[in-house]
Amino acid sequence: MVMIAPSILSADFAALGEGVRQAADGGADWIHVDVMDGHFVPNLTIGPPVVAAIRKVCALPFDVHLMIETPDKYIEAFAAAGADWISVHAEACTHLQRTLAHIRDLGKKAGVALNPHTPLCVLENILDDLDYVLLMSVNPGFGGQSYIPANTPKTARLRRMIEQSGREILIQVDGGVSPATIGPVAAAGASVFVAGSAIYGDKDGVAAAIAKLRAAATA
Ligand SMILES: O=C(CO)[C@H](O)[C@H](O)COP(=O)(O)O
Ligand SMILES: [Fe+2]
Repeated sequence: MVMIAPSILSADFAALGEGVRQAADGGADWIHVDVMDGHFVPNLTIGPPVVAAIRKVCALPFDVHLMIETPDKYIEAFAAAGADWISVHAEACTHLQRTLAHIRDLGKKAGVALNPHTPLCVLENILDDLDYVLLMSVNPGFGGQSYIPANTPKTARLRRMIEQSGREILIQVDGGVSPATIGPVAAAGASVFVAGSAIYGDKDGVAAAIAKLRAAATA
């Protein structure tokens, strides 16, 4: 299974709704929304009112990646704004199990995002609380960075961990995903691929870029 989640971080912010529409019309499976607070990461992006506005553009699942220091304060607002999948960073959560349970209590799918340096062992005791794991393949904060190759064996180790547990947990990879990098990480066991610059920066357009990623992932 290959699912493509365009990151609207690389879309034209002056026409964000149009960027979402292009992704939906172009064959995207999810819409990935990067929320940054200027503390957890050195960048600022968007909040719940913007999610609520662009949510109206299409019916695809909205995947909200919270790169913020105090996610507990904002989870309800993002859920109310229309997020379907919500990921929080393990590095930002003191009571991670409680935070994930809160997301599920709101009827949403719960994910944990891990920075490139964060080991998989932080997931060991929370597998029951997870719908997906977001492996960052760049240091979060900006689009357009290069894929960190160590993420590929990390993905394979996570796949084994999930298989051994007998659970259904999706692996999402985010950062530097392009037709040149997606193949090995798909083979390693990821199934949801976030791509920003490779989709919105493709000279052939959003639909062609999504098709290229899908073809490269399954080649
Ligand atoms: O979470 C993110 C950055 O922190 C983005 O989702 C990610 O970087 C996508 O951009 P690109 O595909 O251009 O690397
Ligand atoms: Fe992201």
